Parts: sequence; C-alpha cells; structure tokens
Amino acid sequence: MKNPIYLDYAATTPVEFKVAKKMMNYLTIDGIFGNPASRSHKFGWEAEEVIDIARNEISELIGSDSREIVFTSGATEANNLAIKGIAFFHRKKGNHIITSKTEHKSVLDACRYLESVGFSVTYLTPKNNGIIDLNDLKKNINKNTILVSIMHVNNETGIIQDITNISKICRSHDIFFHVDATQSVGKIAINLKNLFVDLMSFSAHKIYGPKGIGGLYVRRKPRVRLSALSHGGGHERGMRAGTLPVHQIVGMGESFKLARKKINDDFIHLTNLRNDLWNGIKNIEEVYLNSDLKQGAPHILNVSFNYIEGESLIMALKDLAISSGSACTSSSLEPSYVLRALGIKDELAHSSIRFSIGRFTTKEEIQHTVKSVHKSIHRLRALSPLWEMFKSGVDLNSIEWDHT
Ligand SMILES: Cc1ncc(COP(=O)(O)O)c(C=O)c1O
Repeated sequence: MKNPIYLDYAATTPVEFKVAKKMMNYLTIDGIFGNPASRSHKFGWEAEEVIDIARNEISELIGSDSREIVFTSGATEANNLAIKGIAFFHRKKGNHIITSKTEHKSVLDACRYLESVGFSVTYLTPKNNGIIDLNDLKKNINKNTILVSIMHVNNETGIIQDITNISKICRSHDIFFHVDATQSVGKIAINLKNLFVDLMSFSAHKIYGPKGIGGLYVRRKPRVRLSALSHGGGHERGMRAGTLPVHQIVGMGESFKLARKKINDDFIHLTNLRNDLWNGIKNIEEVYLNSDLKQGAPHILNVSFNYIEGESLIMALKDLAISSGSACTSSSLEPSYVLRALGIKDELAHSSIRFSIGRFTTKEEIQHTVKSVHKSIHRLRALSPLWEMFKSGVDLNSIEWDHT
C-alpha cells in the first residue's frame, strides 16, 4: 500500500501507463513530432492525422461530432472561452448571464470579470440538497439573458445537476447553455446528442490523461458562435489560436478511449468503494454527509466531523492525501463557499473533508482509511475542549465568546 494513500482524484488523477507510453511516440525525432498546422509536408500531415483520431475518441465518449471539439489548456481555459466568448460575441443581444454560487472558481471568476466590464450576472443559490431549483432558474431569465452556465458534477460534493431539464429551459428561451463537465466526463455517461447543451468544458487530467490539455465542445447545429480569447494563426477554426500540443492531445484521446471502455466498471468500482468508506465512518458521532450517495457522482465523498477543524484533521491524517474544501481554494482559510451556499453552517463547513477515489483505489486502502479516520477523530476529540463541553451537555450556541 502506498503511503500516503492517494484519495484526491477529484484534484487530479495519475496518467494511465498506456497513455503515458503512447505519448512518448509523439515527441522525439523517431516519432511523430510535426506541427499539425504545417500543410506542406508529411510531418505536418501525420500530426494532423493523429489529432483527428484523438478528436474522434473524445467525441465518441461525449456523443459529439469531432468538428465540435476545440482544444484548450484545460477546463479553466475552456470555461473562460465559453463564458467570455459568448458574452463578447453576443453582447448586442443582451448582457445578462446566469450561473450558480457553487460553480468552480474558473466560472465564478470569469463571471466576476464580466461584471467589471459591464455585464450583469445572477448567481443562483441551490436548494439545501445542492440542486438548482428549475423554477428559480426560469424566474431569473429576462430579455437580456444570453447565457446560463451550470456545472454537471460539483467538484467538492459530487452533487449532480439536472442538465437535461436545464438544457430544455435554455433552448426554449433561446439562451446558450454552457456546462462545466470537468468532474463528470468519463465518470457518468453523457450523450450530447440527447441534450440541448451548446458548450461543454472538460479536462484530460481528471480522467487519467495528462495535465495541461482539455477542451470545449462548441455545438455546430444550431451553430454557436463565440469570440476568441487568443488571436493568431486561426487554429481551432479561429476559436483558439496556438500550436496544438500533439503529444498531450494524443494522451487525452487515449485516456478518453479508455474511459469509454471502462466507464461501467469504473462506476461500479467507485460506487462500491465510496459506499464502503461511508459505511465505515458513518457511525462516528457527529459526522455529517455533504454528498448524495444515491444521486451524486461515485468518486466524491464529502463529510463534516463536528467539533474538529478540517485542517487539523488533515494534519492528523498524514497517511491520507485528502483535501478540505477544493484543491484550488484550500490555501484560503475561509470555509468552503460551496458548502456555505448549501446552507451548511460555518463550523461544519470548516470541519469538512473531501475524499475522492479513483480507478486505482483499492478495498484495502479504503479499509485502512476507515481505521485511520476513527483513530484520528478519537484522538483529536479527546484533546478538544469544545467536544468535552458538547459531551457534558453544554449548548455551545448559548455561549458568548470573548473575542478581545
Ligand atoms: C469542476 C471543475 N471545473 C474546472 C476545473 C479546472 O480544470 P483544469 O485543471 O483542467 O483547469 C476543475 C479542476 O479542479 C474542476 O473540478
């Protein structure tokens, strides 16, 4: 067993050996290293051919046409391209965007930026179960609304949004719908042919592909037009300039191909392990589930241990690689904005831990994790005056703390 045990697959995944091995063939002089934009020789043609193969593999997994894929450096860039690209291209039509308070920072920060240049953004508060209220969405649509951006699977809780019905609402109002599917692609089946989704972001490193490569699906029928954020060279049909990183794209194509083959087995494996983990820790006193076992994604389990600081628990659990809040925001000591938006009180948001499991997680690792969590919680609570007060029946809410 590795030490520490890696339980942070929602932050990133290791590259599959098969993927890494394949990427090696697209870098060196004895491989296919050409620039796919070189139209005048074999090196360029070969590179373009493998890019096309990768585009097809990616499309197969999500049910798109290969001409609908725009390569980006990852989902952060794809989210920026979708949101700012639509906003700037269609600003004459309207200046209002709808998103939710539980989106990834790359969506929220892109929206904040648009507010600073004159757009108006509505941030929907989900219901306490984390799901967007469809009536609330409808109520907030106005004649200036041009875009709705709602994620598929939340990266902190694993909560799944009803993108089917959101896509219908958007289409019936003639509004573009963007989905950040970074945490769902390859984990739960998506078929864009059956959805009215106009734009969808994804990233290779969340599904056993390399970091630094991702993509944006941009619908062709009806055609979605957006402004580019980078200019030069006219790559990716004018939507994203820059030489394509062939080895990264080949790696991404291979990881998507593997995901398609393994999606059902992965789903069962992840669901079983996530349930084992929860069943192993749910009897700990004052433990709260912030995920949904029935309707959530299978790889994320977010729990709060009352009367324990998430950060001190992480320090105590040195044998586990886990995160409190999301990886991107855990450098701040603010409690998770996602959990707060679900109405979870600050103390519980502060005491939350995200376990995220993956293809390489084993039953033994989960058994070890359960034991380790029990031991650390017991030890930390034995040292906690708050826990002692709680156990002796003191109502902690009635105490007036002296903050001087
Ligand atoms: C939901 C979600 N969106 C976007 C991103 C950003 O992805 P990338 O690392 O590819 O930029 C992440 C990564 O943490 C994510 O979980």
